[in-house]
Amino acid sequence: MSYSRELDIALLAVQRATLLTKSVYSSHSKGTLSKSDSSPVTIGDFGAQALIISSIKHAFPEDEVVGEEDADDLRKDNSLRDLVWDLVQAAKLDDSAAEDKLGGPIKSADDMLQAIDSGRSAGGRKGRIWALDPIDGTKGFLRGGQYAVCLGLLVDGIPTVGVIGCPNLPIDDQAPLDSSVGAQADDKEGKGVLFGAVTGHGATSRPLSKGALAPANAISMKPISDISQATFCESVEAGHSSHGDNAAIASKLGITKPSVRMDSQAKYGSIARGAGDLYLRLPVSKTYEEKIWDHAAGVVIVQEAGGRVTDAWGKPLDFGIGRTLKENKGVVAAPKDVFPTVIEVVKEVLNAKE
Ligand SMILES: Nc1ncnc2c1ncn2[C@@H]1O[C@H](COP(=O)(O)OS(=O)(=O)O)[C@@H](OP(=O)(O)O)[C@H]1O
Ligand SMILES: [Mg+2]
Ligand SMILES: [Mg+2]
Ligand SMILES: [Mg+2]
Repeated sequence: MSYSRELDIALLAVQRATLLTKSVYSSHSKGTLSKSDSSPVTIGDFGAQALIISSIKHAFPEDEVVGEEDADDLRKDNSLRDLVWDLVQAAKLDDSAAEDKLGGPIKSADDMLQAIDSGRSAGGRKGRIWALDPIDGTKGFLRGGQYAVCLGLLVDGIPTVGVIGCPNLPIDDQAPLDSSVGAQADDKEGKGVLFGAVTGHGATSRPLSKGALAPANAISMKPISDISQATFCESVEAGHSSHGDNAAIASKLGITKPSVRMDSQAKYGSIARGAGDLYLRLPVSKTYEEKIWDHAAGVVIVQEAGGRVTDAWGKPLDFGIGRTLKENKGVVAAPKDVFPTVIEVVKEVLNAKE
């Protein structure tokens, strides 16, 4: 199956949600709350989740959604709910055919809360389940770094469609990648890219637009003849991925270039278009379970661009067990031909710690 309608709806839904996140990104008040795991959530996360779930439920009413957020905090605080509702009403694509495909505006604040809460699926191995991260890299979003709006479709537990909107990444797939891309990121002229992929049908990038989709460019990972020349990407927050282990792996591979630190699944998009080469996410904690919405879209895009993605022990990521990747630890993504070399070194570094 080509999943062309799913891809089209996912691209438009993510693009519409980025209109909302961009308005919050440029505003001083982001309505930040701290969740029970002490991670941040903003009015941008809630609003983007509402818009995307309402689009999916309009186009594919039978599908389930595993979304990162829920509406509990908004149901307890009417003024916060009203802030999100104002944002949601304002986020419209300036193309009526595109808006129609997404079911047009959400009708009421209650419908908005219901949409957000429709992301409570437990996940699983049967049927069609969308994995949604309305703002990935919320810490980057607050700090002024990279962030991404991410939507993946799992079919019987297999990531099949992936879309990532990165308002702060350069449009140009060939733009040089260094730490300046990850730090102090903005969405000025020349920024804003929308990645998309369907298993078996390749990966693309296109400029984010305010209306109909812009034309797509095919993307692929860069062939690497000498692994020591590779550029690797990692998280900004040392609490999300072990900078020390990542550095030990790079050094064993002979890599001398500094890592590119950036928040969010912008890392998957950046390596898929050949701006960077490797994504290393070595576990920091023995108990943390990676969330399916942090990886589903990125995995499809990297695989379709010629890459392989597994956990840090080389095990396939299992998206069919529930809301988390509880049978996996860490993530490694690399072009297919160098993947075996990279994963051997990752295992050496992990084994030395056991
Ligand atoms: N302890 C720990 N280990 C690994 N991952 C964690 C951890 N805690 C949080 N998270 C998740 O990290 C998501 C952001 O990942 P990033 O790679 O963007 O990290 S960073 O922002 O660059 O630091 C972030 O996604 P968002 O909440 O959507 O921002 C979290 O789901
Ligand atoms: Mg996330
Ligand atoms: Mg998030
Ligand atoms: Mg979060």
